[in-house]
Amino acid sequence: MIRTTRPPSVYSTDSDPLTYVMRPPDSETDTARRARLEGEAEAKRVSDEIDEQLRLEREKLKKSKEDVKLLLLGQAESGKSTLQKQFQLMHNPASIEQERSSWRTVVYFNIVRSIKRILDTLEAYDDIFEDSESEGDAPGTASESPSGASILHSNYAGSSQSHQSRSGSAPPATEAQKQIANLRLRLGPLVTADTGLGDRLSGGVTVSGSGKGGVYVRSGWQTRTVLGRRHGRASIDSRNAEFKSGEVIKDELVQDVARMLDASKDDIKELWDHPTVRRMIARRKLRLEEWTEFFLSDISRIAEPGYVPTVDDILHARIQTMGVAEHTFDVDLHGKSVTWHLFDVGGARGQRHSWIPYFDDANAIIFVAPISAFDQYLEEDPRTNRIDDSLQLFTQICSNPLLKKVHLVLFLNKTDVLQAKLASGLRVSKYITSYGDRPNEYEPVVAYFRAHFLNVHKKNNENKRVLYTHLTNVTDTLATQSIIANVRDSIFRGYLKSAALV
Ligand SMILES: Nc1nc2c(ncn2[C@@H]2O[C@H](COP(=O)(O)OP(=O)(O)OP(=O)(O)O)[C@@H](O)[C@H]2O)c(=O)[nH]1
Ligand SMILES: [Mg+2]
Repeated sequence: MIRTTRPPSVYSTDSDPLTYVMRPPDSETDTARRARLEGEAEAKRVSDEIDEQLRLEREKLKKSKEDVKLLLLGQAESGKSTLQKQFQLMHNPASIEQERSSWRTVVYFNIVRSIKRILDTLEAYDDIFEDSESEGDAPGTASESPSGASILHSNYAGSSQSHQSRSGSAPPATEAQKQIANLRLRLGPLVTADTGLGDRLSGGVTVSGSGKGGVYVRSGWQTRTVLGRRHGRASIDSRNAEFKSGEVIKDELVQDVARMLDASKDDIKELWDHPTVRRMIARRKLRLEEWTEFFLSDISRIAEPGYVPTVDDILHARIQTMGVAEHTFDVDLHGKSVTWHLFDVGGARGQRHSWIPYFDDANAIIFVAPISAFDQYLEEDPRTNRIDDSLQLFTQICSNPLLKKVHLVLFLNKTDVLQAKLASGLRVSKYITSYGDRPNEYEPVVAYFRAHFLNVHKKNNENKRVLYTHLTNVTDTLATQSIIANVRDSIFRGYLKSAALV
């Protein structure tokens, strides 16, 4: 029997048998009763807190199931991170704005490395190059790529920077040689900053088996180059921008490079415009990446004291992604906010193993294939033509059982670079022998490559899924943003169907 004089427990009602069993002794003093009630109240508070935490966890799990998970896949240098920046620019422009100053180190690094590359190549030619020299990248044998499982018939051109062996004694130094030797001397201190800048960006981490000399950064690398950060993070939440604007890099090395760039901008211009360099570029003895041209031809602006990268500079800056970087955005869907997780992966061969854990619950993939790369070979395996590698990688993605239901989008990227290469007279059939005598023009070249990708998809499409294809230049903000809007809507349609919301 329950005595009505006893204060009720905070836990339950009088009729609860457990309460009855656990009732306090009849002889309970006032002090003991107060202590017991306080203890019970505290226990209830802790219990309620746990219940609330469990409820929030359940809600988070339920909500994360409703989130859209989009993977950006493709070989190194295909344009995945650049595409990610376009998503960021579209869905949270403020976060790009806040990262601007941290990109200065990358731009400086790109410039210093490009100058080093030019000077090293010139040196390999004793700083002299006559127009009569034969084209150096002519393939050795007109056979298939020696890498084995080739999809295209491609030629092996070997190292793009093949050293030209000179027979006999060196000719007397020409005026041009003297000019270049002087530039080399004056640009020496700037060039030596290459390693230091690379270390700043990578945090001293070097990656083996993923190409030679590449500088890789993990997600959140910007924190290393911006003052005022106490710790790094594994992912960047673009909804809550990470970086305080105005937190200018105070790194001494970066400041030194800024001063050296300002002092040597005329030398850099002279080197970039030098007839020997121009001739070597035209004759493809000196092959430079897209960003070299972009930054060196605008060196006066970038070398200005107080330079802060523009959005266009950020889109052209090059730094290799290590592992998988997650970026989060909130996107509005019929008035409801849906969280998008964008996974930007490292594309070099040594990085690809890190993609697999993300395949399980991915909703969509944008596969980025640079179709301008028909004359290029993998940095990590100079025997493999880059278009061939893209096709092989695309085959693996299309045929992967974990990805059977994933919404698949293909970006045939770097169309602007392809156009420029064809306009300069570069022949596709020289590198892709199966191209035969088709016209060396933009439309037929694109149609040829597109047909190969579509064929790979068709051969690996048991589920009859649609492949959405776009021709892109992801450094072109206006065009890319309209494509992103299109892709986003088609992903949403699939998402709504699978979530049974319509
Ligand atoms: N001109 C031009 N440049 C591009 C295009 N797409 C990417 N780039 C440039 O190519 C370089 C490499 O692009 P990233 O986005 O870093 O390549 P990625 O696929 O992320 O490479 P990894 O991180 O190594 O896997 C950058 O300098 C970009 O600015 C394009 O369509 N046109
Ligand atoms: Mg990247």
